[in-house]
Amino acid sequence: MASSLTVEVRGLTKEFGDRAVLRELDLDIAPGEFVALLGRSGSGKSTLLKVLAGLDTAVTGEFTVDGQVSVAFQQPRLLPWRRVWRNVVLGLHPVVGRDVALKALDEVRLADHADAWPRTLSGGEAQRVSLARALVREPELLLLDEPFGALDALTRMAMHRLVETLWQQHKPAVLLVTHDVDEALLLADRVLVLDEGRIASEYILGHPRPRELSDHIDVRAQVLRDLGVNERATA
Ligand SMILES: Nc1ncnc2c1ncn2[C@@H]1O[C@H](COP(=O)(O)OP(=O)(O)OP(=O)(O)O)[C@@H](O)[C@H]1O
Repeated sequence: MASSLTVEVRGLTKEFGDRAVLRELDLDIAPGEFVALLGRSGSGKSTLLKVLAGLDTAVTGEFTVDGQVSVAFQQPRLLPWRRVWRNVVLGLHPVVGRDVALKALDEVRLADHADAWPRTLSGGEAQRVSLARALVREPELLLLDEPFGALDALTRMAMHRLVETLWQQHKPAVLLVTHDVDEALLLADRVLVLDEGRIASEYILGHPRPRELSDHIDVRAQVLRDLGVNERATA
């Protein structure tokens, strides 16, 4: 498959035993595009991310990912016995050193924590280190698996602004898995809903930023319906 897309998936099927979690799924992501993936619990969002990250290869169908891929998970997964800056450049070529780590930490406003141990960081700080570690690889594709799910609401709002800024500076394609419809509507160019193993619906929000949730109130209601949420009942 030769194309100018960063992600091109055709007919992707993933089975666990006799159960197909992804069924003939198709997905395109353009360079620099910010895509959010919503879906009910167990719908296969994390499974799709793992496949795209190359962490699960037992699939059928075709997919290509053009370029370097970085992943950030809900838990920051820092090595506790390495200082923060060493976590940022972990696994990179040995000549990539402290300067590179400091630059990335500066971008997530944590340069002053470079020599700290991971256990001394707050949840939001640890997640910012995880973002720095993802970005230092200069990925063409950034896979984010509920990276803000464990954070409190205020920290999450700060992280949204940070991710938006970093994305505008680096312009990787992003696939963000989230349970938070508002987060998807605030950040993404395109919102996808995964259901029955496929992309069941798609909403194009376009590029204008900064976003106001009130601009997308109709899409919000429709996405909640797609997810089987009765807004009135939960209000
Ligand atoms: N290694 C595995 N072995 C067997 N079944 C699995 C495995 N990993 C995931 N599953 C199943 O695949 C389905 C999809 O899981 P996945 O984690 O991708 O869902 P999700 O949409 O990310 O869910 P959530 O929103 O709750 O995180 C679930 O039913 C899960 O139980």
